[in-house]
Amino acid sequence: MKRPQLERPALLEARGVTRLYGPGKGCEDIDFRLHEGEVLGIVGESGSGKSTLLRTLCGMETPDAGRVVYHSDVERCLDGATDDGELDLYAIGEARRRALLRMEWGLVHQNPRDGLRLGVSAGANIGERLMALGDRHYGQLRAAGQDWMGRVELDPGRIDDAPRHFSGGMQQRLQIARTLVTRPRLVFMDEPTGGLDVSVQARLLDMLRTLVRELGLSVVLVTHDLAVARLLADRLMVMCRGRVVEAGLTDQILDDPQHAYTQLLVSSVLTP
Ligand SMILES: Nc1ncnc2c1ncn2[C@@H]1O[C@H](COP(=O)(O)OP(=O)(O)OP(=O)(O)O)[C@@H](O)[C@H]1O
Repeated sequence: MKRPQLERPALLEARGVTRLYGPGKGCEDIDFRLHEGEVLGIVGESGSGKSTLLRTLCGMETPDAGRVVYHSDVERCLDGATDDGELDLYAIGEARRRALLRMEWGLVHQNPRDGLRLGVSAGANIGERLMALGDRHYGQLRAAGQDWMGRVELDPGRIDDAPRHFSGGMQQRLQIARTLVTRPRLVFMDEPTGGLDVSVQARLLDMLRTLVRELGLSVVLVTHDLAVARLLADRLMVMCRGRVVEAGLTDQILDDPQHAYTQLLVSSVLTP
């Protein structure tokens, strides 16, 4: 029997998620709900557990305790989901988790080399994700490749070039195109502008913000950069030694931080 919908269902939920490598190393007892169309930023200094949490949320690292629950699209609903599409990420098998990543999710790595095949053409990098969903029409795949190169401000005339000949910023744009071409319902981003020159970062960030708004993306974003969080995230979770010390609306947290650690984090950014 379906439950009455008293509130908008969450797209992704963490319930007591814990993955620890040692005391304070990893993430501990994390709870949150991400709704459709929301960008949740996970911030904190290096080593606070952001990437561990992200890996646990996207099926790459089994938690020691707790559950990650995803509300699957009932249209494309995968085996293992309940009637209303609820999937317990680590109760389904590895094959189904992979299918989820292919069909409903997208992942943007900090290093584009982790998300691209550098030796095959830019067009093939984009088309490949569509082919994995069953698209076989060469003309359509190529048209989608050109369209997406344009959307991420890459020259579509370079569709046959291999990304190994692209700059770091261009590779990151291509990785974003490859991820978004399948219109994922949920996107995980790990420091998407990290490791790039400041001016390249600014342009990329601007483009990402436009895409997030235009496509109404639901995103879990890990960043240590509060300026990135300010521009992209609707809500923030602040992590310190594996735990969430403060959570709330982005502007509230950055303009009026309550926890001493958040105050330090914010002031260290604001103080030149
Ligand atoms: N596979 C692992 N084995 C052992 N310890 C690990 C492993 N992965 C992470 N850690 C440790 O867990 C802690 C949290 O690391 P994590 O990478 O999640 O932090 P982070 O906030 O993402 O930091 P950064 O921004 O530097 O990537 C660190 O102390 C790290 O050394």
